[in-house]
Amino acid sequence: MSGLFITVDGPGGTGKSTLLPLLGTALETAGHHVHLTREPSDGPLGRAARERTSDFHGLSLACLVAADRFHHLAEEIQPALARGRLVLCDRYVPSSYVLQVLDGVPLEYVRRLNAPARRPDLAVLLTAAPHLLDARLRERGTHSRFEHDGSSGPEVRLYDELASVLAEDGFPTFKLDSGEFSPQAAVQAITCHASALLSRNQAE
Ligand SMILES: Nc1ncnc2c1ncn2[C@@H]1O[C@H](COP(=O)(O)OP(=O)(O)OP(=O)(O)O)[C@@H](O)[C@H]1O
Ligand SMILES: Cc1cn([C@H]2C[C@H](O)[C@@H](COP(=O)(O)O)O2)c(=O)[nH]c1=O
Repeated sequence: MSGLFITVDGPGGTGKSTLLPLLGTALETAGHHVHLTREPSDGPLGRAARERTSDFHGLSLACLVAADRFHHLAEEIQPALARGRLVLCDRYVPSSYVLQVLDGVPLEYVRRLNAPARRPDLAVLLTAAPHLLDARLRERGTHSRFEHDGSSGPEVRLYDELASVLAEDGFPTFKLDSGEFSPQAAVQAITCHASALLSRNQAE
């Protein structure tokens, strides 16, 4: 028995933390046993990465986030998938392809570091216009130094440029503009896509 692994990435303020619980509930209603999680994880390495992003930079943050990812996969994600759970993860490898590159680490290094990480069955990529994200982050408050300069433009651009790299690296992606959907409509669109994917997987 193997579950389904769905990840959600996108620039700060695109609505990942807003959507994940709603998506989890919608998928539970559709009959899946959902396991919600996030990266950095809530384990010791993940807490260090999340709480001390100001202290760790460049290669050290890239390696800390990757170490947390491999531990998270081994201890939480793979066991849940083996129990047939649908694992929904807030941020995964695509976030490293963007944030670590913004932090000065070459993309090729980040790709090689993350090459052994299990590929998701579906990588949802949220986007939105930079001016909208900047306004959302001003209103909500920033979570990390990556959001402090008040300009989401470079992060949005890097995600946009990732499409071919993610395809080459084996990430089946589904892109959604959260500026054009309410959280409820976004959840509906992602649920529809995930259900179609699941039916295809079961038919194979
Ligand atoms: N689809 C949407 N439409 C309108 N507003 C939204 C939408 N999704 C999220 N928001 C609002 O945008 C703000 C940022 O959302 P949220 O914190 O979920 O983003 P995030 O992607 O998790 O950010 P971060 O990466 O910084 O943690 C929140 O105030 C939320 O209410
Ligand atoms: C998965 C991942 C995370 N990070 C860093 C970036 C932020 O400082 C936090 C995540 O906080 P948020 O509330 O989800 O925005 O972790 C990173 O640098 N690289 C990654 O791959």
